[in-house]
Amino acid sequence: MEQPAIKHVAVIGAGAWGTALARHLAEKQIPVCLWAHEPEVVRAIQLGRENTVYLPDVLLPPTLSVTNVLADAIAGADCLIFAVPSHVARAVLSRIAVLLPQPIPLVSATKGIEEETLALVTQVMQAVLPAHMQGSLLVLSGPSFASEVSRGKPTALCLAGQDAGVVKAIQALFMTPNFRVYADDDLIGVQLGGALKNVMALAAGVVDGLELGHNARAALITRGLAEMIRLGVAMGADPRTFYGLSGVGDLILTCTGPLSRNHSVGVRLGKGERLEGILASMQAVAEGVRTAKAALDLALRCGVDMPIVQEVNAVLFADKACRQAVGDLMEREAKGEKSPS
Ligand SMILES: NC(=O)c1ccc[n+]([C@@H]2O[C@H](COP(=O)([O-])OP(=O)(O)OC[C@H]3O[C@@H](n4cnc5c(N)ncnc54)[C@H](O)[C@@H]3O)[C@@H](O)[C@H]2O)c1
Ligand SMILES: O=P(O)(O)OC[C@H](O)CO
Repeated sequence: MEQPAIKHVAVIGAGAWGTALARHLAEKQIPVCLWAHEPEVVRAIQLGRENTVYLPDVLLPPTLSVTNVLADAIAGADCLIFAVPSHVARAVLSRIAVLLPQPIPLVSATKGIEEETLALVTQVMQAVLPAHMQGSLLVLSGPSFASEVSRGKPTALCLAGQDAGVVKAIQALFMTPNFRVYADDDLIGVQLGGALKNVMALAAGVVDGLELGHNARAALITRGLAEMIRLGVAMGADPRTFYGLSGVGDLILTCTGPLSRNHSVGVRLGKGERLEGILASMQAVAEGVRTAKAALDLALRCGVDMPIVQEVNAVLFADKACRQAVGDLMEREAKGEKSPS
């Protein structure tokens, strides 16, 4: 289906990522209204053109307006970018559902799995907004630190959706010489990649916090990818998706980049801090903590072996010592590299 050009965008969620995406579109002279949950974020942007809470030191252009009234953010929008953390996705979508007069493209930029239902964000969207056809639901994912995107550093992402015309229109909406978007149609694979890489980033952080070296980190990333593909295939994803930007691309970035919140939580765990203390010290969200539980439940549901995910859960929620978790992974019975467990 051919989709008319997008003229006005609502970005829902003014954390680091929502703000960076809103800024990116506003710099392209596309009118954008950003919805922020916190009134202090609205005030900071209105007074100083800066989201001092979640994306400091980035100037926001006048084409970007901000509000904490959802109805005002959505009014007149012909596309909605959804960038709130997964644990509040359903609540925010339920408020949006009563405000949207007709279906428009909904692009999820959230990376996570709903803990209670194990649903991916587009599945939550379908449940909460049943009038929205599958073709109007899209996912933008891949290696993208908000702080780099908001400084115009070159970034490549993938955009998944099941209506090629809608995907093409949203791809064109985002593309700039420094922001390259590849089209895809694997909603499940792209979302699983973006969610599960956060769990692997926690594990990679633990490896770095324990100073176990580059070999260990490379092994973790590679075996983490094998787990992601196993679960993805069991859930109907195309295994090739995991070799793309939303899989390997984001795994490399998040497992090696010091800018990753998930990786830095893992480093602090590896150095002996307790999870509660780490989370209490952060305003930003490390999605991998909640996703670790959801991923383990999905693995059990699908009958898939995910030993790294299992050990991350033991460290996060059962007080298992990081060194013991690494030892238990290393001492599993001998296996073939392509074996299904
Ligand atoms: N930060 C990045 O570089 C980046 C890049 C790609 C994807 N993401 C994903 O984007 C999503 C949002 O992350 P972020 O980094 O923008 O957030 P953040 O950690 O910078 O900020 C937290 C966000 O949660 C919101 N929030 C907290 N409680 C809320 C509530 N009750 N209702 C509504 N909103 C509430 C805050 O307003 C804020 O927008 C996550 O799924 C993340 O994995 C982040
Ligand atoms: O800082 P993190 O760990 O939430 O990662 C941010 C993005 O998902 C990287 O692509």
